[in-house]
Amino acid sequence: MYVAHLSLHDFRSYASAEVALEPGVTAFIGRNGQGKTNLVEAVDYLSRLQSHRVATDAPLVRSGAPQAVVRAAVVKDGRQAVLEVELNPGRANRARINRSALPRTRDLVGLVRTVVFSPEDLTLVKGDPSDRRRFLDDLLVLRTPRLAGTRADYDRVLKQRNSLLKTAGIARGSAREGALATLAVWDEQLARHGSELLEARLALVEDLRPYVGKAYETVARGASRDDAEIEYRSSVPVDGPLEQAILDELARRQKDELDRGLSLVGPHRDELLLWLGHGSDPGEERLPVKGYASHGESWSFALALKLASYDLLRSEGDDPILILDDVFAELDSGRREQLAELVAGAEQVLVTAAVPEDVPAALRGVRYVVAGGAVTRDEAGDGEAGG
Ligand SMILES: Nc1ncnc2c1ncn2[C@@H]1O[C@H](COP(=O)(O)OP(=O)(O)OP(=O)(O)O)[C@@H](O)[C@H]1O
Repeated sequence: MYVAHLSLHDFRSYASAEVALEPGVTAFIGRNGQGKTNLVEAVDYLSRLQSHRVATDAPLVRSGAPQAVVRAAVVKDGRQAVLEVELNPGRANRARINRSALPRTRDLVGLVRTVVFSPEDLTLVKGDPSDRRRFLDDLLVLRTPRLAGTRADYDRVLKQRNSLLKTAGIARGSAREGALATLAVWDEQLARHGSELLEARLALVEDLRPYVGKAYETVARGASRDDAEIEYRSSVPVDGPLEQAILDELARRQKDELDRGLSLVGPHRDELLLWLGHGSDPGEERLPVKGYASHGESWSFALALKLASYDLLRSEGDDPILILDDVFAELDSGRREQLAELVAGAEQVLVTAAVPEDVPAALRGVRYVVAGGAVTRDEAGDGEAGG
């Protein structure tokens, strides 16, 4: 899959931008704050209808403008379709394919698949459990787009249930009884959507595991594939029917939940554990990455998680679009060349960098200079804007 043309209207810093793209490598070069990331963010937004940088749509709309439009001509198996999304902060977004409106904006999710490498990836290893849950759920949705609905339903139920727990916790007498009866309805919904999400996450971690080991072996010199392990730790037992397991645990912890006014059971409390393994010596104890890994090992693990996502998606469908956003400046030269070689064969790679020298030789391709709101093809390939 590749994007053949990208059009932006009032997206981020761009009043308007038209960029012709090709399969293979395209690098966007420009000084800080010129709008390089904004371009690749637009492509990434189309894949999940979410940015990898912000949680809401408002910052994606050009300051002062009422709405933004991202349009891309996407080629898959030799056939082209024009995908479009209109971002309307505070109101419903709209999506179109070949100019026909889709009944639900969500139906656009997963038609473009991207894997983004960015300096923020380090939070996958060093950040909170919620960063790793988001990583899993973003990948789930690209793998199985209908799960975007399950994820949204689960978040909605969780929010409502939390607010009910707060009220029920302080209510007395018949008000409390009424709140508890309503709580039972939310428990069922939480268990239904939660078990679907949990089942999909468990399957994903199982499928991702071998790819993580292999990717870590490639990016961390001298490491073996047994050095990096991932493990899903659930807040409920996962060896039986999951919906019932969530209901049972909710019943067991109801007093706790009412005292704290918070949902304490369900996939929003689960963890993706990252382990530095025992390598070739099974007798050696494994260590959690967070708190124990060196800076280099942490980077290698983060890269391995992203590379593994790419390999998994690729094994199940066509090549996702790879986005390498400002990532080379963060890496030492050995790792830089290694990553470049690993991704050089992908169907489409979009790279951003401040200076041309940051783009490894293995990723020679088309270059654009991004400066002062203009995106100009650089025919000379020297990082200076050409004609
Ligand atoms: N909603 C918005 N409206 C107007 N301008 C915006 C909006 N969002 C971001 N910008 C501007 O876009 C610019 C940032 O662009 P971008 O993140 O693409 O930079 P970059 O070229 O990738 O830089 P760096 O190399 O520092 O990462 C900033 O100048 C910022 O003020």
